[in-house]
Amino acid sequence: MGKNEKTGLGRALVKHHNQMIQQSKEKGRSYRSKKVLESVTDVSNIDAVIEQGEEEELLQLAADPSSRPDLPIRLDSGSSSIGMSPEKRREEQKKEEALHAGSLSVPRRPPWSPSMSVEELDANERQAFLVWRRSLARLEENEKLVLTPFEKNLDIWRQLWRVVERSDLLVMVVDARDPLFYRCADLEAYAQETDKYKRTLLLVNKADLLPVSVREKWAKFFHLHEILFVFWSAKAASAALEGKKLAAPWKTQNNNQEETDDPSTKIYGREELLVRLQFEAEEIAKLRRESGSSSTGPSDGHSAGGDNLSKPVVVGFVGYPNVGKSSTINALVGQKRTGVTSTPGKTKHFQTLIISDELTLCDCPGLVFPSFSSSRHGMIACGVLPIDRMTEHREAVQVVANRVPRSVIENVYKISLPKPKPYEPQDRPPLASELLRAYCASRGYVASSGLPDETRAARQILKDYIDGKLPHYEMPPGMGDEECYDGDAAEPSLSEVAESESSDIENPPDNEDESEIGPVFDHVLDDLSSFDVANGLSSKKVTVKKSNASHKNHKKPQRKKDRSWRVGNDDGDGMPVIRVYQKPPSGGPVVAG
Ligand SMILES: Nc1nc2c(ncn2[C@@H]2O[C@H](COP(=O)(O)OP(=O)(O)OP(=O)(O)O)[C@@H](O)[C@H]2O)c(=O)[nH]1
Repeated sequence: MGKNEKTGLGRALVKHHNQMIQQSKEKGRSYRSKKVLESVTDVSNIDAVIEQGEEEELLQLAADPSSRPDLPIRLDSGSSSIGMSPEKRREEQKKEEALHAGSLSVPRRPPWSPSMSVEELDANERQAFLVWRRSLARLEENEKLVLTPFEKNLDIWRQLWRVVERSDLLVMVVDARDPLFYRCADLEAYAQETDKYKRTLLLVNKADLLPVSVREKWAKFFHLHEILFVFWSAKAASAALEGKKLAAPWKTQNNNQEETDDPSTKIYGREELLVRLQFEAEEIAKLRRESGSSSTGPSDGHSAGGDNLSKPVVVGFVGYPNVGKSSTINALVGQKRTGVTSTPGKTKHFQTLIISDELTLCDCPGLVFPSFSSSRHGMIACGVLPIDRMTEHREAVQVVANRVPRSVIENVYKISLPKPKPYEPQDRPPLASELLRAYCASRGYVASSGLPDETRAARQILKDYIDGKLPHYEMPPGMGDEECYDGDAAEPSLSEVAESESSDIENPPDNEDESEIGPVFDHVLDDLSSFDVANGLSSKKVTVKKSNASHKNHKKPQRKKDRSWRVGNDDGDGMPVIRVYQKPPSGGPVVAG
């Protein structure tokens, strides 16, 4: 290789390097200049540094310039925990979480008044937001802690601020399977800071995925901690609107759990929820009126509509992406919808929905709150991080294997998992590798290398876990895991698995099509018998074809969000408003008993 060639290569590398820097700068700048609202969650520290450079002038405005930290770039995460057992690491993590729990705040909107100029308001908000990001960046640098990929786009938080300010009642939608993970206690505190009468109601959605006995325990916990809550299932309510009922996944032959009428544990119907929301919001507005407080002006940072008798009460909906806010709003609006999507962050601006002269709903974009998580794999499993970002599929599947009992996995997938070796603890959870291989074997999933296609299997298993086909749930703190899956209640019957694999919605009796249920198991059994585990290849070509059909069965129906109802006129603040025509109340049970 000649000297010139070397120089040419060197130049090319330098040029490439400079181009990359230029692109990074442009990318960094785009956070500021972008007008389209985009959720920014998984921003690396490098991005943060670039962004920080852009915001340098604002940082100078900070009250205490000496407090400005530089954001270190941490490329090697968790190095000090190398060699630590997982239990020890978790223990250390818990200690650290307890120590820093108070630092997990949502950003506050700085005080403002209508007399402020737009520029002044914007600068104040940016500055406060940077201070907030800085404090969380410090937490992120603590390698013992794992933080959720919390929302980093100020404009999304601005949407939340406005929803909090204008709502009388704030509804925090959470996933019933792990309500405390999705609950943001600091948001409740913030709501009360804006107005001491404001309350937050925990809407425990996807309650159809919890057995009654588990709901009872959570109800006890919520009562004990004075948390206002309601069990709800947007899916069941939507099904009821269409004259269908949702198959109860926990009903078994031996444990025929009937739906309960107990107001604490029952799953509310659509009409009941609307009535309850209006009642709670009116109570708040009444209290505020009685106290003579007219403190709803913008200078106080809130402008809830319930003070004036002629104004409807406002109920705001907030929550993590994918907890079912859109499904809930669709069900409450009562319009026929085509479906919803599991892609997070699609709702860009908050929407105002006028339900009646007395009740207005306000739907905020879903956003990830700052919180502690056990691991990034755990966040993939609970749907906070998209499955597409999964690089270490075994680790993510291990989360599923740890949380869903062995017998439930075997029953749902109709597979046999290898038993623990005699010298191993007999109650150990299955290893991800064991689960993945057994799943691949049963479905005929083979990669081009001829080895089991674990990546494909992992995606399907995680999707089933998130969608509730692999049943799981957390118990309230202080209740042992052994109580989680108490016998029959935890094991869906064969027919229920078939139902859940084909559809969760039961058609009305006259539409029942039982022939859809049978083939699901036929092909699984076929796959089991025809997959040659030793060779890692399907012994019958037809099996692979069948397993593809099985994959199709696992696919959800199209879930494009129907946001047509969201387009409407303007409420004077640039936000779309829609007037909703209520459907007549739906009768019948919400969830099959
Ligand atoms: N089993 C069950 N699934 C539900 C329920 N509500 C919503 N889902 C499912 O949860 C997923 C997310 O629902 P969405 O309504 O799109 O969630 P979202 O909170 O609006 O999401 P963003 O728009 O990203 O904020 C979808 O796959 C829904 O079918 C429910 O009550 N029960």
